[in-house]
Amino acid sequence: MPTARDAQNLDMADPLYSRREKFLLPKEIVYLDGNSLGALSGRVPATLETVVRDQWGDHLITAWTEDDWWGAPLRIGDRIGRLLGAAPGQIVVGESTSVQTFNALVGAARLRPGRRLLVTDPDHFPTNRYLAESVARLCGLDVVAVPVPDVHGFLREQGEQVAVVSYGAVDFRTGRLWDMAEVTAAAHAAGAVVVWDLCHAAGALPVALDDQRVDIAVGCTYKFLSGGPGSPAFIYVARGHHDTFEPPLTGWHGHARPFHMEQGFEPAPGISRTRIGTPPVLSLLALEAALEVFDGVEMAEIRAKSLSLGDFLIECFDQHLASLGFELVTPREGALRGSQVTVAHPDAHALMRALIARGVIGDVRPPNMLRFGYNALYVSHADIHRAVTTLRDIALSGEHHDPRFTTPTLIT
Ligand SMILES: Cc1ncc(COP(=O)(O)O)c(C=O)c1O
Ligand SMILES: Nc1ccccc1C(=O)C[C@H](N)C(=O)O
Repeated sequence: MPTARDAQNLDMADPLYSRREKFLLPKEIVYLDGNSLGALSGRVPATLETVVRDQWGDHLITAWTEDDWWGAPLRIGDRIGRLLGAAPGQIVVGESTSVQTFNALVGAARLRPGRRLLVTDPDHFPTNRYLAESVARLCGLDVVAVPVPDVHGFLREQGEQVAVVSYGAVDFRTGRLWDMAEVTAAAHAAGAVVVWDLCHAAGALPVALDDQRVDIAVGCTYKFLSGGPGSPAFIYVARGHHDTFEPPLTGWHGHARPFHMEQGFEPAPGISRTRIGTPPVLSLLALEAALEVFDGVEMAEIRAKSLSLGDFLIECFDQHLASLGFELVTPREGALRGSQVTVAHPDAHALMRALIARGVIGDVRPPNMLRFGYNALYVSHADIHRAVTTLRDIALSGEHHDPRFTTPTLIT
């Protein structure tokens, strides 16, 4: 029976417990939406102040060299690479995940001319599905929607037609973690190129891009990496593809000699060819400051804590929510979970709004799912206990039926 006392004991034994102090979280809030927008790291406000006043304000245009703004996309890419099992020189940060996804999918398709299928997940995040359709039209491919569990069979039967295999490492709705190594190996056995979306994996769990021989990956930095609203996304292209990867968005920052201002596009050597245009420097440097919370921590430690939080959440669910019409959506087995637990309830939307009014922040996704994402760097077992018992109290009292919570909103 998980009690507040159990939560406290688990927190006392948690080696990452004090990392929470590195974040500027309101004391009274339980924050379980770091899988959508990560919390504010304490280093960010002062860094932004310096970047704005000293670098932009005083150094003006010379900051591109004096403060190495120019080098930031690769420098920060390397820093993220450490968390993703990528050796330096294979990641660029800039643009949105949607833009990076477009560049990745077209670039991947161009690596396999003559093949006509783009295989993706019918449950992939909407932007990934919409972009897959558009890329397919542009490149003369057909999109085939294949759920991850069926992809091996599909590739065995029709693999020789497949150019690109594109999946998310963690399902944004259910929190289900897929086996990246297995899917990547199956794609390679069929001769296809794999593109992973790491939005819900980067900073949440260990990823082994180089070891698993992933071809291309993209991901956002505003979730578990806590880079801030709209912080730029990253693209990874494995070194072995650098000479042949042809990005469709041939912006001047990706040119071999950007300041020569030449007529034709000649891609820069290495990962720099995936640079596009001027990145959002303030966001980029805020992200760099935010990443300091990962210094001195291994992703394995973060994973161990995240698994403990997930296990504890599921124990609390069994005790407090299972009998109240809630259903557990996320797999019970830790190895099959990202850093999120999703539960379903017909009144999901109103329940979440009532929960937020009580200081516990999660979110909802259609049709009926309440999502609880837990960043191991700042969420405690006590937070999990408070979230579940508060949700139980709301469901029992029926306070979520109040019109304040039942009227539709744009977004939770
Ligand atoms: C899997 C996945 N891909 C892409 C995105 C978003 O892309 P963008 O940052 O371009 O809005 C999200 C979340 O917003 C996501 O969960
Ligand atoms: N970028 C956002 C802007 C506004 C509100 C939510 C988002 C999210 O990131 C949603 C997230 N990708 C999800 O897994 O649903």
